[in-house]
Amino acid sequence: MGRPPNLYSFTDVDKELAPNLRKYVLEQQNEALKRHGVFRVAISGGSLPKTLAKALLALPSGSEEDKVEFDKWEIFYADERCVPLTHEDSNHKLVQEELLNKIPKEMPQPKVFTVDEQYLDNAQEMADDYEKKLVSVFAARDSVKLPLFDLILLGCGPDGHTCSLFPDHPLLRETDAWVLSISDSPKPPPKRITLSLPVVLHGSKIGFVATGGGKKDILKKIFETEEGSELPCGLVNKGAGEKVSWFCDSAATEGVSFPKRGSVM
Ligand SMILES: O=C(O)[C@H](O)[C@@H](O)[C@H](O)[C@H](O)COP(=O)(O)O
Repeated sequence: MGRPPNLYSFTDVDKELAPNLRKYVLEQQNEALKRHGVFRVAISGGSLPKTLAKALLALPSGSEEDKVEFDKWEIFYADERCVPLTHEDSNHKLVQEELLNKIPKEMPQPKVFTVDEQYLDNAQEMADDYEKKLVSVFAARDSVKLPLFDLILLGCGPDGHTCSLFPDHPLLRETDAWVLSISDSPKPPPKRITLSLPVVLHGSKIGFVATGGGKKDILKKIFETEEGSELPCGLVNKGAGEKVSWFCDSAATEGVSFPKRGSVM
């Protein structure tokens, strides 16, 4: 068995978690740029974009490794809701408002891969179309079975879901498709698309961000019980091991005795 995931716990989100998340993301960025000159990252919705923005929009220290090279970023959505890109439920709108719109206009901008609004009425067609986008970006060069994201950034729901992969849902057993559709999401809105579990597990690195006391019961369950290891977040931990890092605050990890670390430095 490989090494277990990393669980980082910080007392303060702004002063500690965000700078450590920045260091982690930029390490993945710098390695990816060395490997292939582009940084391919998948991002979820929920509270993640706000925390990510705190990390990435902070003033740079001036050191070479601490530069966010947005012009070399290709941003994808780990999951997206089947709503217009301007709808308040859209993950893209959220990422735009929290992060993209705040990147100084004079800086070169990242390339963002959104879902195609022409498929709003058919989640399966939207998923197929998004998968085609991934194929055109990833497979053309690598001719791979699975797309290799340099980093996948995820949240953890109170029921242990991640992306739009929900506990006990048949989508968890999908092994072929890269992008799946769901029409009965227990978290509204019901119609969504999501990366599949094999795509998530294949990521070069997988980072979770989970903060606040509302996460403490589910984190304890995921890290410390058999039942929790079968929840979507637990399956990512089990399947991807040391490639996974959790960025949490102490409110979220209260009561979790799984080995914790205080800093990525
Ligand atoms: O679009 C979505 O619904 C998300 O991608 C979802 O997977 C989210 O990340 C979790 O529900 C955690 O959300 P919070 O961070 O808001 O708890």
